[in-house]
Order: sequence, then C-alpha cells, then structure tokens
Amino acid sequence: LAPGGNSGNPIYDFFLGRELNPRICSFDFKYFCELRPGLIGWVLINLALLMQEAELRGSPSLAMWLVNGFQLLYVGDALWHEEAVLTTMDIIRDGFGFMLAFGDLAWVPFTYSLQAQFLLYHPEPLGLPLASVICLIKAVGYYIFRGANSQKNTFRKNPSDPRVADLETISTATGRRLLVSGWWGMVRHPNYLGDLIMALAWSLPCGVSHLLPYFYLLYFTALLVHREARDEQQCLQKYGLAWHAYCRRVPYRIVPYIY
Ligand SMILES: NC(=O)C1=CN([C@@H]2O[C@H](COP(=O)(O)OP(=O)(O)OC[C@H]3O[C@@H](n4cnc5c(N)ncnc54)[C@H](OP(=O)(O)O)[C@@H]3O)[C@@H](O)[C@H]2O)C=CC1
Ligand SMILES: CC(C)CCC[C@@H](C)[C@H]1CC=C2C3=C(CC[C@@]21C)[C@@]1(C)CC[C@H](O)C(C)(C)[C@@H]1CC3
Repeated sequence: LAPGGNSGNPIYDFFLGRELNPRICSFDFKYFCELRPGLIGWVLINLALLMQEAELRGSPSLAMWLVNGFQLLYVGDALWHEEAVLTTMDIIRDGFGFMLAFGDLAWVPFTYSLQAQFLLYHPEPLGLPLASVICLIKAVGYYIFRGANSQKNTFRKNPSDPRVADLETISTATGRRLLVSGWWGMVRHPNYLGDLIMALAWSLPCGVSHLLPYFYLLYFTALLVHREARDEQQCLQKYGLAWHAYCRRVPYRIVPYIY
C-alpha cells in the first residue's frame, strides 16, 4: 500500500491512491502511465494542431514551431532519461489513485497542449528577435533543469563519479549524503526552477493578450510549491538533523533570494 494514500480519509485516499504499484505480472500500470500514454499523447496532439494550422493558413507559424519544438524536447528528455522517474515521489510514495491516473492519462495531454490549441485559434505574429529571446529563455531553463536532475541522479548512482566527486556534501544518519554545492547548493530545488523557466518559454510565443496560454505556468507553480512542501516533509522525516543543516546552508527553496 502507498504510504501517503492510506490516511483513513476515503476522499484523500481515493485521490492519492491506496495501492502503490498495481501490476499484472511484470506490467506496472503506474510506471507505464507516468511516461508513455500521456506524454506521447501530448506530443501527438501538438503535432495534429501544427498540421491543422498548416492546412488552415498555408504553413505553421513560427510561434507554433517554437511551442511544438520546446515541448517535444521536454518529452524526449523525459523518455531519454526514463530511469530517473523511478526515484520521483510519484513512483516511490504516491499510490496510483485518481491524481496520477487522471493526471497522466487526461490532464497531461489535454491541458499541457493548451498553448498549441490557443495558437490555432489566436494566431500570434512573432518576429525573429523576440523568438531568439524566447529560445534563450528556454535554453537557460533546460540547462538548469537538466544540469540539476543529472547531477543528483549521477550522485545517487555513484557518489565517486568524477563529475560529482568534488562536490561538497553533508552526511546523514541513513548513510546517504546530501549535496550542498553545485546546483543543489544554489537552492533546494534547482530542477523546479529550471522547469518553471521552461514553462514561461512555452507560454511566451502566444503573446500576452490572453491569460489562457499562461495557465500551465500558474498551475505548475502551484503544483511545484505544494510538491516542494511534501518533499520537504519527507526529507525531514528521512534525514532529521542533517536536513535542518542543509536548510540552514541552502535557505532558499526554488528561487534564489526570493522563495
Ligand atoms: N511537468 C510536470 O508536470 C512535472 C514535472 N516535475 C519535474 O520532475 C522532476 C523530479 O521532481 P521530484 O520528483 O518532485 O523531485 P526531485 O527530483 O527534486 O527529488 C527530490 C528528492 O531528491 C533528493 N534530494 C533532495 N535534495 C538533495 C540534495 N541536496 N542532495 C541529494 N539529494 C537530494 C531527496 O531524495 P533522496 O534523498 O531519497 O534521494 C528528495 O526527496 C523535477 O525536475 C520536476 O520539475 C515534477 C512534477 C510535475
Ligand atoms: C490532476 C492534478 C491536478 C495534478 C496531476 C499531476 C500530474 C499531472 C503530474 C504529477 C507528477 C508528474 C510528472 C510528470 C508529468 C506530470 C505528472 C504526472 C513528468 C512525467 C513530466 C516529464 C518530466 O521530465 C518528469 C520528471 C519525468 C515528470 C515526472 C513527474
């Protein structure tokens, strides 16, 4: 049973999921749904919207190309680094309840493709200079997101790997160490920061005339703030005093000097 989804409150447990890894033989429903149908469905919906725009207006707009390219990179990255999902709280702690079943299969493909849906009905002229700035924002976000996630994954797999061996760490009572320099010495969730910067770059090609393309950015900020609080609680339970020491050393959660 999932540690989080067995609180005794039936509504909460239905949302978070009672069973941790529902399986038939070796087929793990949660692991499959987390990465395959929703993410691939999202890319296919985006592509269909791009093709429909080409049919309507002769060719896809630059804004549509950017949104498609950025989100394809995000999904490609998730599939390329597939094994990293095994250490996320969704796989380790959360059950396969309404949140993940609905989230993976319906929420991700249909709401994450909102920017492309918006562009089909509200074409947005985008010049090359602004497009270059947006690409730069995406590149910075991706650099932080990938750098932080890879640094932690490499360290968790092999702390003496030369790419992470020189980083400063704090020892914990569990025998595991926490990184306190590199990306993880900047804020306590540098990967969330990179992800949020990328989310901004996905919305900007749609202009600023409407709030709808910014829905993902707003929802994602709320999701990550809540997720960060849940992770913080779990880390405090796991690492106790060492976690307090890490928080003193790295006081900001997601955005340096702000939050
Ligand atoms: N697009 C989307 O809808 C979503 C995207 N994401 C993205 O998924 C990715 C994974 O996120 P998530 O699973 O929430 O969390 P993280 O990848 O940030 O993992 C948190 C875990 O990392 C370990 N950790 C924390 N601090 C340190 C440190 N200083 N040194 C070493 N290990 C540390 C702890 O686990 P332990 O010590 O046990 O290893 C902690 O529980 C992120 O990039 C996030 O942005 C997440 C949710 C939704
Ligand atoms: C329905 C609710 C309002 C919210 C549902 C939340 C889910 C949609 C997200 C919870 C964690 C997720 C992750 C990804 C997609 C969204 C959900 C399922 C992820 C697969 C996206 C790609 C990333 O690279 C990742 C790190 C693999 C993500 C893992 C967490």
